Order: sequence, then structure tokens, then C-alpha cells
Amino acid sequence: MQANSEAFRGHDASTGEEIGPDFPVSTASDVDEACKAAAQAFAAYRATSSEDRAAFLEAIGDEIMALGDELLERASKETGLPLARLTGERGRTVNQLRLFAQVVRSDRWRGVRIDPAMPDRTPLPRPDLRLRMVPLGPVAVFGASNFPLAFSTAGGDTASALAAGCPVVVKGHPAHPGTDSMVAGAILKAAKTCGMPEGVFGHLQGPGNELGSALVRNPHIAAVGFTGSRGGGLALLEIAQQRPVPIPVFAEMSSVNPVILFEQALAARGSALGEAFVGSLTMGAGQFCTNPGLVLALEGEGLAAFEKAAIAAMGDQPAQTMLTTGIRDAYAQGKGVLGSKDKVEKLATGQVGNGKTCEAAELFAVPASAVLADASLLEEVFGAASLIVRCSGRDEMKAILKAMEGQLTATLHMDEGDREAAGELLPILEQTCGRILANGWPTGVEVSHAMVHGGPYPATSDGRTTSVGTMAIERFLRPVCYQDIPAELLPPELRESAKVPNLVDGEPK
Ligand SMILES: NC(=O)C1=CN([C@@H]2O[C@H](COP(=O)(O)OP(=O)(O)OC[C@H]3O[C@@H](n4cnc5c(N)ncnc54)[C@H](O)[C@@H]3O)[C@@H](O)[C@H]2O)C=CC1
Ligand SMILES: O=C(O)CCC(=O)C(=O)O
Repeated sequence: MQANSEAFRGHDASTGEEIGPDFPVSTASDVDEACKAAAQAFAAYRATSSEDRAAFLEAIGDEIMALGDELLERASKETGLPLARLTGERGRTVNQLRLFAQVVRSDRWRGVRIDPAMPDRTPLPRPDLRLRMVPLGPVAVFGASNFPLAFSTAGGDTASALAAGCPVVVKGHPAHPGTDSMVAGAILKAAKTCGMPEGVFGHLQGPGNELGSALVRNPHIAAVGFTGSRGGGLALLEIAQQRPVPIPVFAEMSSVNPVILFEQALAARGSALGEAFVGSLTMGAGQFCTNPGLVLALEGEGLAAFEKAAIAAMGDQPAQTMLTTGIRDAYAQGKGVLGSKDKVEKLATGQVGNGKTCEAAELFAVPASAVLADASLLEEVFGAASLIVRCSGRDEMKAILKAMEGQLTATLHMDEGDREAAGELLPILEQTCGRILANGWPTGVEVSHAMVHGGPYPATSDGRTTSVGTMAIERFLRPVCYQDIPAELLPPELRESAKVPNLVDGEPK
């Protein structure tokens, strides 16, 4: 890792060429300083009132909006994502901050439970027990390459950690340093305006992996939020587990998001489904972890109509600029490997790209028996490639679903007459997936209270939680019980006079 100040630059995603300005590469001492400052800010930040913390989250949203089109233009240049998509992503980012502000104000996150003392209980009296959730401490957040706003510097991990009362140190993704620097500036400005303690937010950036490793190793860091590759997530998990004090890593990694097409739905609208599927597959050049990378259906006329429409729609798909030349290379290699596998047939290719920064979408098909013989066909290819698995019977379909690794999503396309068959799959899918959806497409995650953007490994490193939606706050909190502690020493929310939502003897009050 650099000992002295060095510089690095972003790239124009459409050409792969470097673009200014220079950004300083964070050094080992920058990591130490940011983490130390976060640790020093922790006591004051966790003690902020719900109202002050909520106002801080809202101010971050306002400052991001105040960056105007310049932010979107820089993000578009660095990622190749169109302005319309980035405008939507900015809205999602700002609304996410506002939603967490509401959560903070509601005080439900404090999770107060009170079991009053029972001094006369026999054979033993019960002590007075009071529980509340407290923040873990400084959180390291790794920005994602594919969502430069909603999963990056002020994205879901940052919003949920700040909402929980944890200072945040972000390691920006090296693919969009200009975007990250602007958003980091917005957060720091909001922190100042709102009188938040210095060190509540820190921003590090630079190429290479050592910076992120040093951040996770830093003893002041109490938890990690990550979105990216399985290799990256696992490397950080290993570092976190090998520390003298191991810490949790909430890594969202890889998923092929099976789409299951049932017979009645295929018979009624096979062609329309084929066309809509290609829309979801090619959205954002397929660079979504929710991308529909696997389609399962019984062989027959309905599937044939779906395939025909999908093949036609693929021909219209322009090659899209990918996030980085590295991600393009990985995609080109991944679809090459998939296409070379035994029994895999290439059905369609989108328009051919420049072979450097853009790449064509690709659709493959394979008999289910081949998938059952070679589980590597179920691995994620990050980009607009998908595999249609033609099943000869329902048992084969079930066998594949049972063989699948953990997934962020599973999608069911069904009509009324398919419900019984779909119902039989639900117990299998519940074991593997974080979100099961009907008659829609998995790309585009709603940010809300009931959302789960998670799932068993390798979808994430911890399937008990979510990285999108308000439940994400729980990742950065832990429970503390106060037993027979005198009232004047209790935290305010645990006192009799407190007006926060609570459970008394297990019942909501
Ligand atoms: N499933 C998903 O949601 C996503 C998957 N990917 C996959 O990841 C590939 C590379 O894309 P990236 O976005 O750059 O993901 P990445 O996992 O390589 O990098 C993400 C962040 O983690 C850091 N990092 C990665 N490996 C590390 C290590 N061993 N030690 C310390 N820090 C490490 C990187 O510096 C970066 O800041 C893609 O080609 C794709 O296959 C990428 C984005 C999202
Ligand atoms: O589909 C979405 O909106 C979110 C996708 C996502 O989390 C990702 O690609 O990393």
C-alpha cells in the first residue's frame, strides 16, 4: 500500500481512456486517521437525538440534489450508464435517505422491550429486565461498481449504518472516483451544517485491493457492508474473521436469479414474456445482481414461443457500454466459457460491440439433464447473458432448483391454472432465495419496509438480513439488556416516562 501521496484517475467508460482530474490515492495513514476519527465520533454520534440524526440523513439527500446535473454527467461518463437511469438512481438514493430518516424518527429501531420485575414470583422473583438496541460502531462501506449512487458512497449501506448511529468510512469504487468524491463532499457538507461530530463520515479511495483490506483489518471498524464479486466479498470475510476481534461482513455477491415459466402463463403469453424477459436481461447492460441469468420451463410450444420472441428481441439489442474494461473482459470470458460447455446451444446474440468497452447480449439454451450433470452451468456470468434450461418434466425442474446455490430472487410467471404447480415450488425456493416474486422481473428493487435484498450464500455472506429496505438498519445494531439498573441510570428510552414504541411482557404497548 502507498506510503506517500500518489494520484489516480477515473476512466471514460465509453472509450476506456483516463479522464481527469487526479484524485489522491488514500494511504495507510489515511485509513488509520479516518477510522480513528470515526471511533472518536462514535460516542457523540450514537448519542444524537432521533430528530437530529434524521435531519442529517435528509440533509445528505438535499446536498446530493444540490450537486445538480454535474453529478449525473460525471457518473454517466465514469460508468457508461445513461443519464435517464442515473436520474432514477439519484431519486432512489435520496428517497432511501429520507426513508431511513423516517425510520429513525419512529424510534422502532430502538427495539425497546420491558419485562417488569416480579418481586413476589415464586419460587424465584423475576428481576426488572429492559432491552434496547445499540449501534455496533464504525462501519466500513465498499461502494459498488454497478450502482454509482444507490449502492455507493451515500447508498443503502451508508444510509442504514448512519441511521443506526454508526459512523461510516467508505472505500469508494475505483471505477467512479469523481462521482464518489462529489457525493462524499455532499455528506461532509451535510454533517457540518447539521453539527454532526467530526469523523462521522470518512472517504477513502484508490485502485488496488490493499486499501480495502487495511480498512477491514483496522481495529476501530466494527462491521462491513459490501456489494461486488464473490471473490471480493469472500476475501473481506476472511480478513474480518482472522482479525484478533472478528467482525460481521454483510456482503452481497452473486446470484443468477432463476425465472420459472409455468405452462398456462406460457400458453397465454409466451411471446410477450420472451420480449419482456430480454428487457430485464439487458437493462443496464445486464450489470445487475438481480439480472435474470437462468430461465426454467417445461419443453413445449409455450417455451418455443417464448424463445422465438426472445431471439427476435435480442437481435434489436444494441451492444451497451459496460462499467469498466475489466468487467467487460470478465463478461466476455464468462459467456465464452458458458457457450463452450457440452450441450449448450447459443440461441441469439445482440448487436456486436467494439470488443473493448461494449459487449453483446447473449442467450443460450441447454437441456436440464446437462445442468444436473454440471453444476458450473448455474454460475453467475455478470452481464447480459442468460441460459434457458429446457426441462422434460416437473421433477427435473425441482431437482435443479434444489441443486441451486443461494439466490437473491426467484421469479414465477404463472396464471391461475399454474398455482398448484407454483405452490409446490415455494418450500424449495424459500430455502434458497431472499425474494420470491410473481409475474414481474427481478431487476429494480423497491426500497421499502418489506423488501429483502439478501439470501443464503453466495447471494450474500449472511442470509439473515437485507441490504435494501429499512430492515437493513438491524445489521448495524445489537441488543443490550439492563437488569435491575436504577431508573436514573437507564437510557432515556428505557425509563417509565419514555414515549418510544415498546413491548411490555412481550405485548406491544
Ligand atoms: N453480483 C453483483 O452484484 C456484482 C458482481 N460483480 C462481479 O465482480 C466483478 C468485478 O467487479 P467489481 O465491481 O470491481 O467487484 P469487486 O468485488 O472486484 O470489487 C468491489 C470492491 O471490493 C474491493 N475488493 C475486491 N477484492 C478485494 C480483495 N481481495 N481485498 C480487498 N478489497 C477487495 C475492490 O477494490 C472494490 O472496491 C464483475 O466482473 C462481476 O463479475 C460486480 C458488481 C456487482
Ligand atoms: O436491481 C436492483 O435494483 C438492485 C441490484 C443490485 O443490488 C445490484 O446489482 O447490486
